[in-house]
Amino acid sequence: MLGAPADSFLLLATAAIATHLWFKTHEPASFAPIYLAVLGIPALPTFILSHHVASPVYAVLIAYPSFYALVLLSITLYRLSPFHPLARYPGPTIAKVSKLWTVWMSLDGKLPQYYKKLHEQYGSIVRVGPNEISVGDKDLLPFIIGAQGMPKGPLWEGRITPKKNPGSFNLINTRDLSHHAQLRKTWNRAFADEPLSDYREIWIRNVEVFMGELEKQCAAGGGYGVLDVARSINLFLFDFMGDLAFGADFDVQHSNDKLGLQANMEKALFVPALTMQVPWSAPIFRAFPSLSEAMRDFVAFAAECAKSRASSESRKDLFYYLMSNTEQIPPDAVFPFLVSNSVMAIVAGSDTTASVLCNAIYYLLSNSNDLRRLIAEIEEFFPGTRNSTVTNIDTAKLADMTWLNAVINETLRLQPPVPSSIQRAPASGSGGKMMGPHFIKEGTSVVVSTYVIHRDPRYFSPNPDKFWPTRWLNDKRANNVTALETTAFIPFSLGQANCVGKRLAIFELQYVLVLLFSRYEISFAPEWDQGEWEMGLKDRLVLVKDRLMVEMKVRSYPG
Ligand code: HEM
Repeated sequence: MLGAPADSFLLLATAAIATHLWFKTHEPASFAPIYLAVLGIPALPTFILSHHVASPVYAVLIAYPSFYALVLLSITLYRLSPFHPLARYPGPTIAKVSKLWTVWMSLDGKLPQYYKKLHEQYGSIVRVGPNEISVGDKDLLPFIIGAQGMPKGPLWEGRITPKKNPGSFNLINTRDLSHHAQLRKTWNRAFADEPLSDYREIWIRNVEVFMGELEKQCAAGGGYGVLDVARSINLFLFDFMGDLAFGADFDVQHSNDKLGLQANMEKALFVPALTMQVPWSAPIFRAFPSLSEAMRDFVAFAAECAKSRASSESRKDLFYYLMSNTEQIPPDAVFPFLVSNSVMAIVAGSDTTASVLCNAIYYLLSNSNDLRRLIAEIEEFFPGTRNSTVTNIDTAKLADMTWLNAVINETLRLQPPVPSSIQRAPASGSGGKMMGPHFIKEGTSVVVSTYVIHRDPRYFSPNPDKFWPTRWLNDKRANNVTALETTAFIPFSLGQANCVGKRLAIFELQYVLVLLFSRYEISFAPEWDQGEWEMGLKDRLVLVKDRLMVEMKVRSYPG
């Protein structure tokens, strides 16, 4: 007879620990070794056990579940042990054991709020996953996202749902620092002064459609329009980014998104927003094509637009500038590269700016004094927009509008559209990286939540949770501002991978706020519950928004 039953259990336990250590060291990226390990390793102990139980089936039923339970126990004990590289950082026990907890906490789209609570309870550095810490200390930012920062973290592996092809890399999902720096040069050229001024024509065309749509809605209501302005803004910026990216006429404004393009984008990002927390799960989801259907449809549609753009006459859009700078890309990867980057630009550039605009409108309508002050400033700077249909305003003045810019900063501070997913990790093969006095071992990662940092009373006081644009004005002492740490204000991130569209985004925000509030009297729709808005904001890679119901009336000026 082969060994005693106790021997097979001892063998099972040893195999479980060895399996855990092997996975920990090698982190297999393909499924073959995983299948082999989870099915093959318990075979020997099962064989031995089969000599001590009534039938081999019983042996399988006992040994395999015991093996899996022992692997899980081994992982759990290690993650909670003092030998784990992140052992010294506090955090909830369940988060230290499994990242699935974060997936659970992300389901309702309120991860930033959860991280904030954790930081209030545990301090500046919190362990939010078995191998991840969240950092809320502004002095550590330079070592994470600043000039001495780290490459993008593993969450980017989990965001890529459709199977990768040679050209499907884009600026935002490129983790390797030197590869990213090369691509970034192309993008920096596409957002330099000359291209930005070339994009203006595209901008004005889309602003005109947006204003026309609003006018139509007001006219239909006899001068008053009651509408979901969040939807109008989402559609407008989606149209604009499609036009900017590759001259696509998405036409979602006129057609009220008949093809569901904008809606598909939100849908498409739901799964990646969860899988990015557990990158190993992305290949599993890829095995169910229906889960990435929305993204595939959108990419296919974008590829068609890109094809017709490539064969049309040249116009100076983002496609043009990206296409003019593809020297380092292998020729057969150029087209997929252009599609991937253009799609990414639409996702990165439309929802972010739309979210800030909607939040700014919401906060202004909730704070009538702040709104009155903005209208007065617009009247001072743009008297020509009175009673007019001007859409082409003098943008040189925008930077000098102190209150407008304070409103924008305050909105970006309170509701940053990328609130919880700036993640970095030491480069592969580096062994680790110093983050100030902390050593971050390779295999662990660091997340920076802009939502947490922007509401930290050490950096923004008084009333860090309150909309108070006054904090951004120059005269801090007269305004009783006790803390305003601009180095903790990072809505566009920092360093080499900061937002390349920052200047365009700020321009869009300034422009639309000036136009909207000079042209319209806007208030919350009477029947609508304002409390819905903040509750309805969900962090799902894009900031998903509910309705923002307003009443709009064309403004009439005396005289
Ligand atoms: C208010 C609006 C916007 C905000 C708050 C915002 C915020 C951000 C943030 C925080 C990042 C860095 C993510 C990270 O470090 O992991 C980022 C990256 C990026 N953003 Fe924006 N963004 C905005 C608008 C735009 C626009 C209009 C575009 C135009 C295409 C754009 C394109 C990009 C791109 C391409 C990246 C990747 C940069 C890189 O990896 O080098 N964004 N954005």
